[in-house]
Amino acid sequence: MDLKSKIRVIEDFPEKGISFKDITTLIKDKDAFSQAVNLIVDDLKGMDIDYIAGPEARGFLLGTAVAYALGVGFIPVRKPGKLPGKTISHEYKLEYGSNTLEIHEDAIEKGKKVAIVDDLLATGGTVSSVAKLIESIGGEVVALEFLIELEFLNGRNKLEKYHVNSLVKYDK
Ligand SMILES: O=P(O)(O)OC[C@H]1O[C@H](OP(=O)(O)OP(=O)(O)O)[C@H](O)[C@@H]1O
Ligand SMILES: Nc1ncnc2[nH]cnc12
Repeated sequence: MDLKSKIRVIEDFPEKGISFKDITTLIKDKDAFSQAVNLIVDDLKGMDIDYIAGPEARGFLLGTAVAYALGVGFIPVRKPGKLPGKTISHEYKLEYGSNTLEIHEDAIEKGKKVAIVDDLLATGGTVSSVAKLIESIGGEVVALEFLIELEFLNGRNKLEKYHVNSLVKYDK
C-alpha cells in the first residue's frame, strides 16, 4: 500500500506557509496503520531495544502501537506540567513556534536501549530534545523512527550520530 496516499495535506495550517501533513487519515485506516507500525517494528528488530519513547501528542499515537507490537514498554515524553513525578525539562524550537518537553527523571534504567518514535521529522528539534532528555537520565538512544520526513527542512543533518528511518518523504 502507498502510505503517502493516506496522508492528507492541508495548506496554511497552523499558520500561512506551512504545508501540514495530517496523519489522522492514515491512522483511521486499519491497513495503513498496521502497515506503518509493522514497517517501523521490522526496522527495529535485532536492535535489542528495551523501550520505545515518544513525544506528546502525536508521538504517542504511533509510539505506543510500535512498543506493543515489538513487545517492549513505552516511555511518554510530555509537555510541561503533565507528568506527576520528578521531571527534567528541555526547551527547543519548532518549524512553527517553540516547545518544552519533560521526562520523569527515573523513567529509564542506566544503559537501557531506547528507540524514539514520532509521526514526523521536520527540523529535528523535537527528536533532538527527546534524545537529550533520554541521554541525560542514562538511557542509550539507538534509533529514531518516523512515519514522515520533511526532507527540505534537513532535520536529518543534526541527527547524524543516530540510526534514522522514515517511511514517507516530502520535498515540500
Ligand atoms: O522536527 P520538528 O521541527 O521538531 O517537528 C516535528 C514535531 O512537530 C510535531 O509536534 P507538535 O510539537 O506540533 O505537537 P503535537 O504532536 O502535540 O501536535 C510533530 O508531531 C513532531 O513531534
Ligand atoms: N509540516 C508539518 N506537518 C505536520 N506536522 C508538523 N510538525 C512540524 N511541521 C509539521
